[in-house]
Amino acid sequence: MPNSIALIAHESKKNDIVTLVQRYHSLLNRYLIVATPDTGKWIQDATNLTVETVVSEADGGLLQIAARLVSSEVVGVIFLMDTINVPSQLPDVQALLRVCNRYEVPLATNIATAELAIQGVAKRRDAYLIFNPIAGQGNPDRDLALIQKILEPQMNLHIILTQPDIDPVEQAKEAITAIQSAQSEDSTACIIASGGDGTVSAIAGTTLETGIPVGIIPRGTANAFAVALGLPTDLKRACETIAAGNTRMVDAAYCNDIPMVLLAGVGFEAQMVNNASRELKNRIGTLAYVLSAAQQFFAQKDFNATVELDGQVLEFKTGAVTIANAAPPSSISAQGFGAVIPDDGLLEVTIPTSKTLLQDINTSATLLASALVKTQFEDRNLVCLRTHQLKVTTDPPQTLVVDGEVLEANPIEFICVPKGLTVFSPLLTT
Ligand SMILES: Nc1ncnc2c1ncn2[C@@H]1O[C@H](COP(=O)(O)OP(=O)(O)OP(=O)(O)O)[C@@H](O)[C@H]1O
Repeated sequence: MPNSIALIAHESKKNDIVTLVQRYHSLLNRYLIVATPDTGKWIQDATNLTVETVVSEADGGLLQIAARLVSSEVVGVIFLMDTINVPSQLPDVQALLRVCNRYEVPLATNIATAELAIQGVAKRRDAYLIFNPIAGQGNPDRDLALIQKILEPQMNLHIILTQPDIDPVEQAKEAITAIQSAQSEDSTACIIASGGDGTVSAIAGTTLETGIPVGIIPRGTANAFAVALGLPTDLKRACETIAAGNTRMVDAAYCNDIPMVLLAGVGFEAQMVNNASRELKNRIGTLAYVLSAAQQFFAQKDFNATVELDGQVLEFKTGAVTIANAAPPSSISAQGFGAVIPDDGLLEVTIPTSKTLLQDINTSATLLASALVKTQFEDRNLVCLRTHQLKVTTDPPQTLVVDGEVLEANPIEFICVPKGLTVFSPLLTT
């Protein structure tokens, strides 16, 4: 639903509203104009702006506008009032003014304040919120209402709902095109991703190397991206972080030309993600991944992995190769170094090479301990590497998971893009 601005003018103020609309035509063109019929006709006769009319003021048009305001469709009201000839105490007028005040929507009642209000709107950040209505276990309507309540006073929020049959990457690309084509007018525009890790990482990955800041409002099961970057996972705090406007640059990577913001797993991790069904995640949340990992621990078969990096060719027999750009502590298989640093320009590679079940259990315990105390523990059955770029070939070919998406590819090439992403983040304390 597009953001709307309501324009209303009493009879003696019609020329004024037309002059105003002509002066700020390019800005108002970004909004749906809602107007009472006469004002709407004057605007349409003088400009090519899209105007949606409500019923006349006498028939309750102001109340219709007030109702749109309550449902957050209207982001500003310009009501040029003739206070000499028209009584301003009419109940409809009072109702509209009251609703504007109640919902803190900018309201201008004369040309001077209208100019200020429009200039204020022009300075506000354009934000494209891509919102997955089915993500997580919360109430999406309540979540969206809270997001709007916190962000709309600060930004021009364009809400885009994800669809089951549309890739959020395509929705993010459209938002990027809109931002880039308006860049000269508004270089502060941003994209906000709200959903589970599937939605969030697809959208963040699409912003890679664009310089467009991305806000994360996590509403999924594990919320790995937010946890990995130390971003708030609480809805209100996540919104407040975006509203505060502080940004931070972090690394991302390409995996065979596909953007990767978190991590890729070959073998164990891929099967674990595959096993955690939507139904199980809905029923037990994060525990679905724990159960799935336990199941895969016994089912995983070793394979040959050839890793090429820095001019060396390394051969391993393993059940898992994990290549991480950023990872929360709960991604145990990425924790060879005890933590994955998201802004060091390097990818962390973890390869367990245990030969027996007992060694496997030991190595898993090492990884768990490393994750818990964020420190690397010695384990001769664990290979840990840091590199900017690598190529992995598996025999037999293994399933691959990149940021939660299960793929087939062999060989797989990874390259880190240092500071390729700009994310809204709380101020880091050192
Ligand atoms: N409007 C929609 N209706 C139904 N399904 C949708 C809609 N929008 C997106 N989806 C589906 O949502 C899934 C992506 O969900 P996302 O990763 O955001 O959340 P999640 O699965 O709840 O997260 P997590 O993996 O953390 O549990 C995709 O399968 C996509 O097809």
